[in-house]
Amino acid sequence: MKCFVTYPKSCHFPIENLPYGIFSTQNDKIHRIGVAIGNLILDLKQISHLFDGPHLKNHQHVFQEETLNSFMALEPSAWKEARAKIQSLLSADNPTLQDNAQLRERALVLQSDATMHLPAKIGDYTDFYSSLHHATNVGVMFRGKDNSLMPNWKHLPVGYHGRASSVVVSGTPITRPHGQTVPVDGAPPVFGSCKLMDFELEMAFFVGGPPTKLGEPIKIETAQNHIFGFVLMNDWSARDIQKWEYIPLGPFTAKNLGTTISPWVVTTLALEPFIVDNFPQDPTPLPYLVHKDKFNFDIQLQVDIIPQNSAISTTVCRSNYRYLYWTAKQQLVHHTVTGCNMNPGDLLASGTISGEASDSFGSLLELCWRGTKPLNMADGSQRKFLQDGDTVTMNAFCEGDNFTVGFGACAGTLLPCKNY
Ligand SMILES: O=C(O)/C=C/C(=O)CC(=O)CC(=O)O
Ligand SMILES: [Ca+2]
Ligand SMILES: [Mg+2]
Repeated sequence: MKCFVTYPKSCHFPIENLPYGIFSTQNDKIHRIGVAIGNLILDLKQISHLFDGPHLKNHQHVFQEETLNSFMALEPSAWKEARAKIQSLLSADNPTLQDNAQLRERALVLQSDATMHLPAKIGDYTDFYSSLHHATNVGVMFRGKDNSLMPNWKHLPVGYHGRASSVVVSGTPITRPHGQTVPVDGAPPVFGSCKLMDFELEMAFFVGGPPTKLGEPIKIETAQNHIFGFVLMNDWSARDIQKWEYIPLGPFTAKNLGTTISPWVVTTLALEPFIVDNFPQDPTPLPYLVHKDKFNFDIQLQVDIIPQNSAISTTVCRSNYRYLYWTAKQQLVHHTVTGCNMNPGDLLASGTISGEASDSFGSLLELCWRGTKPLNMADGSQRKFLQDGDTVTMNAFCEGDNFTVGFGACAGTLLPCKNY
């Protein structure tokens, strides 16, 4: 597939990727839908009239909106048609856009001139807990070796309902929170700034397709029709607050101080070349969760930290999406098994993605084993948890034979506590 926009082989946004995002520019502050190609953005609002295929010709308005929700709400046949049309318009043998200087001028924007926004209005956000290695590590640290993995864990994808209002786009600063903690085991709680701020390396998917009805579960056979695409996510976590508050109902204020996602939604269609075997499941889950087809992806993940006033970044974690025990389809099916309805734009996160190796752990809690094994940073400093001014940047990419499919960064800087 040859594109008329040129880019190096290492580019994360080749014609095989085509992720969707919402952007604005200095000259045009209105939010609009774009597709990343090379170092450019194709503005779909400028070319909405060109979506003339059977599944889109009556829905061209979805490309003129300020979020992706309406486009996500269409059927997968429409997503497929849109991808084919954009691929065709960008290909080197199609003159429509390439040879129309005026249209090209209007429709292609430099990524460096754009501000990215949240891709969708997120109605509801859920966070799972689907990495066996992460759940085991956290369990050992919080509850001891004998109670590390709860008896339900291998029978259903454990999760909690998060807080959609606090999901922000990459680049948004995060403020160290205040809360209740128990610095001395058994002593009464104190109020103050969080001392144990952490990141969590996650991916999340946006729900697509028409809204489902309350009382009508999504079945495993059709679950894929509701999975529009994926982003990277940092589920910033206040560990000392979490440890005190989470019993018995799970994470609450420790997880709603800001959750960062990457701006580009990489579609499930673009991830197809990177499908790998599902994680082996023993025992076999109940039939409503079983699917034989592969729905796991080889997505390389990396976390870097840059301290304040330092130019030196340290890679603290290398992991992979494929380490997840539960698939996105199983997560979605279990979420709706009791009849919970889903809306396009809902966000379902994987949970922290840790592998088996100690440098693949997806949080500082695990990497520094609760502060007992500090990390040496490239600038000479050490970390047990995050320090004020630290910038945490997550990256993700899939490596094909001749191209790379990247996600764009998920980054945020931790600001000091404000006066309460
Ligand atoms: O109570 C525990 O074992 C830990 C819970 C979490 O940290 C919740 C969470 O965010 C899950 C995850 O990211 O995997
Ligand atoms: Ca999490
Ligand atoms: Mg909500």
